[in-house]
Amino acid sequence: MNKIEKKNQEVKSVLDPKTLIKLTDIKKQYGKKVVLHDINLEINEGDRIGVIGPNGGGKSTLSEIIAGIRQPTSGKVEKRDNLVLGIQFQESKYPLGITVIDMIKYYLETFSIQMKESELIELMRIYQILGFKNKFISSLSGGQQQRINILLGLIHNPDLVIFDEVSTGLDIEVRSQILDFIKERVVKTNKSLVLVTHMMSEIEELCNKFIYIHRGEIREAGTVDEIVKKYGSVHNYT
Ligand SMILES: Nc1ncnc2c1ncn2[C@@H]1O[C@H](COP(=O)(O)OP(=O)(O)OP(=O)(O)O)[C@@H](O)[C@H]1O
Repeated sequence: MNKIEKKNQEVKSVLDPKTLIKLTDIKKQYGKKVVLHDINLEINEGDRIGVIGPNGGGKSTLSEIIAGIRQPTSGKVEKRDNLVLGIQFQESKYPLGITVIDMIKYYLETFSIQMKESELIELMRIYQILGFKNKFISSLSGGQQQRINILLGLIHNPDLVIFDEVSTGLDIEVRSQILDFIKERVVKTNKSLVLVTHMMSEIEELCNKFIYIHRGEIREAGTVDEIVKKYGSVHNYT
């Protein structure tokens, strides 16, 4: 073993087997503006963490750092090896000229998921995207693309799902079907979730933990049961 390999081995800490992602002393600056500081957070198997707090507090930046699509200015992000993520962000972009059905099939193939044609059709019906399965994703409306983002965030049964404002652009009926689908795929199977939301009802329906972020700091963290005990309902928090 050469000197560099030995040093890397010493630096690499061993994650607890139950831990999917661990953030240590995370700080994020955009230019001179510090938007996250002193963030320490562990996401363990079965944790479904609702991320709440006022606008501009740093929720999306934090979820992007967890997802690995944004780098912190300093601090350490450790991930379990071979962790499969499902990610939905408002600004998800797809290659120009790819159709809805081709994109879904690409995911199924990439993750070696066997799905019967009838199941696929039922899934597209639930997500109300069946009618435009042969259209280019880039030509669809924001709400239609949002439904595709969510579907693609869940279709490969990821270990950790990261959703940012999942309900935006969905009408009430589709929203409730999609929340049911998340319950089926994430809650019942004890997968992990990071859910950035302004809707306390989503925290109550989908999460077992929460963090409250204000001005780039985690000001409060705990279990959803604790909030309910303390405030009578999740809706009375904040
Ligand atoms: N790419 C960027 N470049 C510069 N500043 C940014 C960038 N992204 C976010 N910010 C700023 O960082 C701060 C935190 O933004 P962020 O979107 O993470 O907060 P948020 O809690 O998710 O807000 P919201 O609830 O409004 O979505 C805000 O002041 C925002 O203007």
